[in-house]
Amino acid sequence: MAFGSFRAVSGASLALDEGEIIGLIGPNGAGKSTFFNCLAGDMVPTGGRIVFAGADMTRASPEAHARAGIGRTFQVPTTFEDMTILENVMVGAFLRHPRRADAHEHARRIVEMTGLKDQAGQRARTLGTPGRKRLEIARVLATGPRLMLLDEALAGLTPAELQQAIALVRQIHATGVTLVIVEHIMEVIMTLTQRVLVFNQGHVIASGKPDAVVKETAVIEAYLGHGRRKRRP
Ligand SMILES: Nc1ncnc2c1ncn2[C@@H]1O[C@H](COP(=O)(O)OP(=O)(O)OP(=O)(O)O)[C@@H](O)[C@H]1O
Repeated sequence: MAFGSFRAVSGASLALDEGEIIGLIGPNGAGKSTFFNCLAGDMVPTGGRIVFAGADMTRASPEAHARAGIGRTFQVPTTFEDMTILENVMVGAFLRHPRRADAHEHARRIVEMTGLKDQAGQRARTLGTPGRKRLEIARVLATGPRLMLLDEALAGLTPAELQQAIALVRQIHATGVTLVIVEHIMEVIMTLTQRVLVFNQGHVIASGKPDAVVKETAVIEAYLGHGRRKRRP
């Protein structure tokens, strides 16, 4: 993916198996979001191909991606502030449940599964960060995705909230959903993913099982080591 003469992502390749959980990691500006946006249909790549379940999705619209079963969350949750939590989730549910009563029932089940039942009747504007993150996940889940793309969906949570969110992602995966996760929180990557791709300056510099990848010198130098130095007082 090039922006003018600047190549934000170059030569990155990922073959994703059904049922996998893949992590995309790397320093700020490495190209993770750009790669992710191409997978989600929010950017049309300037080169390469994206194929999902046998269909070429390279130039397909975000709507076509949702219909095909690819759902994404946004780093900054984009909720309908004056609608209730249940209504927000119904927006996603309408994709596969055109009748209002069916969409309502489906959304109710998703709201319960995602731990938002007690707030279902409240307006989205009343939610704090953890609730917003959950609602973002719930609304995508309501579209019935086969593949969910999570863009820092677990950032900004307290340790206890993070554990609950990890449990929710596990629960979603257990229902048969394949996941691609962009995340800076290494605990999320190490506990949830089966395979990671490490981006640096637009290139994939390492890929493989998380516990092996984090030991690679190139990954430590480009990403993990840098983070450790930054965290030192
Ligand atoms: N629309 C755009 N136009 C021009 N350059 C862009 C555009 N979007 C991203 N870039 C550039 O592409 C590079 C990769 O950005 P990207 O957002 O994909 O990185 P990232 O790894 O997701 O970083 P972060 O962890 O901060 O989200 C950066 O240098 C960024 O400035």
